[in-house]
Amino acid sequence: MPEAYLSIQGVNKTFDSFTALREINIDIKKNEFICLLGPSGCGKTTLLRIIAGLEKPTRGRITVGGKDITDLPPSKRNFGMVFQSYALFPNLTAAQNLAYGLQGRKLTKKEISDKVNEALSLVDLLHLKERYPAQLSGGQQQRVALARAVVLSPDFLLLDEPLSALDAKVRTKLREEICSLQEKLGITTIMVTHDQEEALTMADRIVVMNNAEIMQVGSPQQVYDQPESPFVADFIGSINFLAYGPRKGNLPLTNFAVRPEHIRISSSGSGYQAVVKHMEFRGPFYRLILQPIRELKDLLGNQLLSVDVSAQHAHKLNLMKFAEVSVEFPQDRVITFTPDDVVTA
Ligand SMILES: Nc1ncnc2c1ncn2[C@@H]1O[C@H](COP(=O)(O)OP(=O)(O)OP(=O)(O)O)[C@@H](O)[C@H]1O
Repeated sequence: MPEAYLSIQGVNKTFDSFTALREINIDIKKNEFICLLGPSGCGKTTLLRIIAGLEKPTRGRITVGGKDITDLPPSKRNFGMVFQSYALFPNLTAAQNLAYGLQGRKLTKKEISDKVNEALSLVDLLHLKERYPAQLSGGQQQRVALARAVVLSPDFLLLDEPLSALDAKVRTKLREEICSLQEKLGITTIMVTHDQEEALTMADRIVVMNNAEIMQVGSPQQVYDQPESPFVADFIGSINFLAYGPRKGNLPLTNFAVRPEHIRISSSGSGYQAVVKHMEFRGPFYRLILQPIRELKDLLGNQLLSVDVSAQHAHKLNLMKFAEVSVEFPQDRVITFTPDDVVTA
């Protein structure tokens, strides 16, 4: 394992008596893209602000390349930052917004202009460099903000919900653009988001947080397929929590959970039976809500199951409301938690 580039060690933060962060430890590799993911109020922004030096930790330290930066002011930490609200100067053009931060850096006018043009080209906005923020769309303004964050050749990039204010289509496009910019520049990046899809699609590793603590750190596949707690399983994607019951067939003894797309259904089979209570069309797939009957009802009681089936499969099975279906839980897709972790609905 390569040595951590950016290291967050035992960071705690309290505001008066309120604990915003508790024992945060994260080792981030050079060029890595990390997403801090969690519900509102879990401490993501506070952690990002501590990394930026905008907030002081109550305890713990931050190192970059082995150097302790915990007591350095923000101006002495070499990072670029992008906020949800773009935060561009409204009275400066796109190019001037970028040039502003370069002015204290002992560069010639030509060097500044070259750097500005280069950064604006990276986000494909060179042709709009003379526009003022008000003359740019939300997505374009955020690209200017990104260019402004990277024009200073920072050691790392901090992004605080940079896509939240944008509409769905622009958001998806900018996701790709941020990732390709990050790859091209090879810049260590930490992004705060509460959007699980954003984290899954963009991050090398996701840090899942809740209530001031880290719940799990792992690749998108790890946190999705091997969640270590019901919280992580539930926060990332949809999941069926199925309460305790006696062992039957291939269902495990302990409490278990299974994602809707991993439950298999067929029109007739020897497995458990359920009735389609509700069918929701979601474009490429249907989300079915199933009511267990007979043996499955003995096992699960009245808990409903969410199951995703491709539109093609649904048509093949001629699925409709009140249809009886056979349900299978592939063993390798069943997630079990230790009893302490289990929350029952
Ligand atoms: N300066 C402050 N003084 C007191 N409490 C604060 C301060 N800053 C943050 N908090 C509290 O710390 C907790 C974590 O806040 P933070 O902004 O880090 O959460 P977050 O996970 O980024 O949430 P969101 O997604 O809503 O921005 C919240 O309960 C917040 O009210």
